[in-house]
Amino acid sequence: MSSKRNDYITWDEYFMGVAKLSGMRSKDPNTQVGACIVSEDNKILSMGYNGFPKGCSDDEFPWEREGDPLENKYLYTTHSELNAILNYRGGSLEGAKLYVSLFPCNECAKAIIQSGIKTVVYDEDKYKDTPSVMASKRMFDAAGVRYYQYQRTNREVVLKL
Ligand SMILES: Nc1nc(=O)n([C@H]2C[C@H](O)[C@@H](COP(=O)(O)O)O2)cc1CO
Ligand SMILES: [Zn+2]
Repeated sequence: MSSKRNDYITWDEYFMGVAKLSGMRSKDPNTQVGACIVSEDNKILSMGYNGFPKGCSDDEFPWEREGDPLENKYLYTTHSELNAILNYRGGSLEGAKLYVSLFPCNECAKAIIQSGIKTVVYDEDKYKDTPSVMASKRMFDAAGVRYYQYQRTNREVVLKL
C-alpha cells in the first residue's frame, strides 16, 4: 500500500508562493510586490500585485522613480495589498490573513486595519527604516494587527509553464 507524500509544501509556503507568483504580473521595473489574502480556515480569498489602476496604461503612465511627481510612478501605482483588498468581492475580510512579499506602507496599513484583516505575514522589509513603514507598525500595534516575517525555507519550486 502506498503512503502519503511527505514533501508537500506547507500552508505558509503555499500562500507566500501564491503572493510571489502574483507579484510576477507586476510591470514595475524596480519592485514587484504580490499579496494573497487567506481566510481563517486557509482558503484563498483574493490576490493582487502593484500596478496602475484600470484604464491607466502601463505604456503611457511613467515608471520613473524620481523627478516631477506627476511624471513618476508614486502618485499612480496601486499597491499589491490594496489591490488584493479591492479585488475581493465576496463580503467581509474580518479575521483574514494577508501574505505579502514586502512590508505594507502606511496607506495600505490603514486599508488592512479597516478591512478587518488581523494578521500580516510579510517576506522582505527593505523599507523598514522609512517613516511610512514605521507608521504602519505603530498603527498595527495599536489596532491589534499581528505581523510576523515569513520564515524562508529556501525550497525551490520549479513551474514549467
Ligand atoms: N508594500 C508595498 N507594496 C507595493 O505594492 N509597493 C509598490 C509600489 C511601487 O510600485 C513599488 C515600490 O517601488 P520602489 O520605490 O521600490 O521603486 O512597489 C510598495 C510597497 C512598499 O511599502
Ligand atoms: Zn501600500
